Amino acid sequence: MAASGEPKKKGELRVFESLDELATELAEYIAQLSEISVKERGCFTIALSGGSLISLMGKLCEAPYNKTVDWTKWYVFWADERAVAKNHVDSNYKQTKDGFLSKVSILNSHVYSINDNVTVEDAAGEYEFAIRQLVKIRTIGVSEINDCPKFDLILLDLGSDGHVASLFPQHPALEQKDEWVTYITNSPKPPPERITFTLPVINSASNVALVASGEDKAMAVHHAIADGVDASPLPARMVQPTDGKLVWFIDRPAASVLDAGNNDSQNVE
Ligand SMILES: O=C1O[C@H](COP(=O)(O)O)[C@@H](O)[C@H](O)[C@H]1O
Repeated sequence: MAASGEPKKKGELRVFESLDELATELAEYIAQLSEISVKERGCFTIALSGGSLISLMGKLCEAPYNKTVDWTKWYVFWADERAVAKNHVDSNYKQTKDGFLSKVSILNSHVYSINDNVTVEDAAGEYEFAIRQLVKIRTIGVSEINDCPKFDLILLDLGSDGHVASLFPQHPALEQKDEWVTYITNSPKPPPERITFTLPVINSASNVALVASGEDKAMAVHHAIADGVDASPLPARMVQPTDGKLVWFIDRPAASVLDAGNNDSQNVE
């Protein structure tokens, strides 16, 4: 994360005229990272979020990716999850299973969902433990900077209040530096109990993609990216990969406030 006073790394900004175009490019981006990781490390570790993101991943289930992606090498995690049963409409797992996992041939044993039968505190602890085991055997890479897990890709969906994963503006979970996975019981967005990756884990990933679509995200996109914005506590603005690459996938309505401020909406690395 950039210390205060240091210039903020904005990442690469990709703005699309339609949701369809965004979804097509997102699928291509994920497929390419998967290919590179499988070639270099023999597997691909991806952490997903909830929200509109999953429906945008639909293109990955279609040709050519359904045939060309080596799904057997995928290991799937969640950057956040709501503490509800796996068949509950609010479950990020359910959304992913219905919209993505049920349509591709990822091995069940490579899908790391969160335990919905224990308290949210225990679920967070168990999830961190599972990740630690996979880091030990290097299925998940490790950051040389802070020993955090180094996921090949963390996909985040921007909330209209600027939250990412279940890290909400001004919430103490944003300050959590010692744990990889934490829990909250007072989410401002229902349901209240959730578990979430902490910022050190998000910022240790090799690649982070932040996806924002729709006009209701326009102000949050502006506050997360634009220069001269006094919005340092905005979670999305705190996504600053230490050693990895950040790419924004934004549709035109979500970029509308940025556009109005004359930000270069192509690439603002
Ligand atoms: O609660 C959550 O919301 C967001 C974004 O949701 P959207 O419906 O506004 O697209 C998502 O980032 C997060 O993973 C999730 O748990």
